[in-house]
Amino acid sequence: MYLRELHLLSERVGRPSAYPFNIPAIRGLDKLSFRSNVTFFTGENGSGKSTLLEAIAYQSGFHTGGGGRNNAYELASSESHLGEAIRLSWLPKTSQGFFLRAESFYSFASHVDEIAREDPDVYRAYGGRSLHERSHGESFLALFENRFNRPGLYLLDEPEAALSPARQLIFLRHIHELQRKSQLIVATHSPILLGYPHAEIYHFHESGIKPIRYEDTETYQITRRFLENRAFYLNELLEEEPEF
Ligand SMILES: Nc1ncnc2c1ncn2[C@@H]1O[C@H](COP(=O)(O)OP(=O)(O)OP(=O)(O)O)[C@@H](O)[C@H]1O
Repeated sequence: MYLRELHLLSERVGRPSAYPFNIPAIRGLDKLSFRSNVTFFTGENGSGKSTLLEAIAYQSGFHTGGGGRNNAYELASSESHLGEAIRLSWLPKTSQGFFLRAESFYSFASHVDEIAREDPDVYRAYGGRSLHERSHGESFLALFENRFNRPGLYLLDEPEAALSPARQLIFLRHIHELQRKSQLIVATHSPILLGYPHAEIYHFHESGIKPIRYEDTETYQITRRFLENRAFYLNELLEEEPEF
């Protein structure tokens, strides 16, 4: 493990009515402890998971558009107001790792192509050819298999977005290997990824950011209920008059 704790510095908090301090889960944040090599952030859309992950990336010295410390490419490295307002406690400190944002993966792949024009050897780290020449899921796994092997801190924002359920299971195996020498913090909606057994799950909620058991997450409960009784669910959802 590397990152042990995150503190919100109250003296650096900006306007409470403006982003990002107006997000309920962030407003209720004092400190967050990392006790496991794998930590998941889960919670409703818009609950603040990406915002906090980006703030951690910013404070860790990673490119906030995605990538590692040395990926100073053209995608706007957004300023992070929350990043300026948190302090990270490390033991030991690492500057190695990667920040993976699903929405900036395309730009990252183009960046790799650009460097490879000068030095084709660069492709070796990504499975031997351009990430653009593979499907979204294939290129994502190529990145993971070839580049995510050094000890460090890996911040992943919805990595399941590109992956079929079968590939998510393969991805679990990669997480398991990587966590032996690294730390991962993963924002996810995937009931498969959340099921990784050695992880701590934090739930982002109106009342703050709290640990939660896998079986108590909405992701698990809704998926389970839907699969167990699809007809009932669909009937409720599609047949009943909407309440306005
Ligand atoms: N740059 C921004 N400026 C203003 N508001 C923003 C900005 N980025 C995000 N928000 C808002 O902040 C809230 C939290 O967004 P965030 O992306 O952190 O949520 P999330 O939990 O990662 O959601 P999802 O599960 O949909 O990815 C949302 O209400 C969003 O609309």
